Amino acid sequence: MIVALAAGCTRPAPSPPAAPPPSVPPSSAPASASAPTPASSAPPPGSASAATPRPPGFVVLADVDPRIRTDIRYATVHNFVGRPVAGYPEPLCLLTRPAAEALRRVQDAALARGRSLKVYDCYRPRRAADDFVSWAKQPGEQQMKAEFYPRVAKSELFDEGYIGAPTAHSRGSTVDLTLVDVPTPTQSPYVPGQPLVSCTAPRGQRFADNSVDMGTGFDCFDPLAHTDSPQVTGVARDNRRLLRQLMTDGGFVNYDREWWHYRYRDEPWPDTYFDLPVARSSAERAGG
Ligand SMILES: C[C@@H](N)C(=O)N[C@H](C)C(=O)O
Ligand SMILES: [Zn+2]
Repeated sequence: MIVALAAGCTRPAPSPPAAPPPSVPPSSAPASASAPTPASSAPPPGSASAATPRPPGFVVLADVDPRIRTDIRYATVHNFVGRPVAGYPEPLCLLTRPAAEALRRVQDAALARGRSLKVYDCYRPRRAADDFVSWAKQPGEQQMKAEFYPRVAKSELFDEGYIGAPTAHSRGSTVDLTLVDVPTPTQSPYVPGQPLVSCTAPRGQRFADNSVDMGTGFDCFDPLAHTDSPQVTGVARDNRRLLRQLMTDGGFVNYDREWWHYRYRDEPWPDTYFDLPVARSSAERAGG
C-alpha cells in the first residue's frame, strides 16, 4: 500500500509539446491559486515536504451513497478519446471522504427536488491526465470529434480550458456530474460505431443520456457548455442553475466553462495529485 501511495506526490504535470502550456482553469490549478489553503502552517500531508506520504483516504462513492447514479465514461469507449482511459480499470467513483459525504448531502437536497445526482467522473489519476496529453499529441486521431468537440479544433482543447493537466480531479475532490429525474429513465447503451451526433444538438437528437436537459451532452467541449452561456435558455438553463444551486449550497465550486465540473471547496488535498488507479483497491472501506 505504501508503495502505491508514494505515487501520490506533488508534481507539475506534463503539457502537450509543440503547443503553449495548457490553460489550467481555476478549478484545476492547485487550490492555493484559487481558494484559501488550510489555516495550518504545517506542510500539507502528502506534499513533497511532508516526511511520510499518507493515504489519500479515498472512498467509493457508492459505499457512501448508493442512491447516486454513476456513468463513469472514462472506463468505457463512450468518451472524447473513444476508448477506456489509462488508470480506469473499474467503473467506480472514488472521492476523498469529505467530498463524498458532501455529495451525499447534496443528494439529499436533490431528492427533495425530485432529482438525483449522476456522476460521470470523480478522482482521476495523473496517468489519465497524461493519457489525455498523449492523445492531444496525435492530431489525426479524431474519431470522436463529431460528438464531443464538433466546433473546436482538437489542438485548442487544452488551451481553451476544456481539458486540464494537471487537473483538480487528481486531488480527489472534484467531480463531473449532472441531474437525472426520479424515477430515472433507463439509458440505451452506446454502441461503438453508431453514428455520432453533435453534443450541441437539441436533446432528442444528441446521444440519449438519461440526464435532464442541460443544453449539451457531457464533455461537450464547446462554448455552449459554458455554464452561463446566453445561448442556453428555458428548461436547460433552469436545470444548470438548479445543479449549481444544489452544489454551491453543498460546498462545491463550478468551473464556468463546463456546467458539469465541480470542485469541493474544502478539499483535503489542495496541492497533491494522486496516481492510484480507479479501483476498489485504492479506496478505504466506507465505514473505516
Ligand atoms: C475533461 C473534462 N471532463 C474536465 O474535467 N475538464 C477539466 C478542465 C479538467 O480536466 O480538469
Ligand atoms: Zn471535470
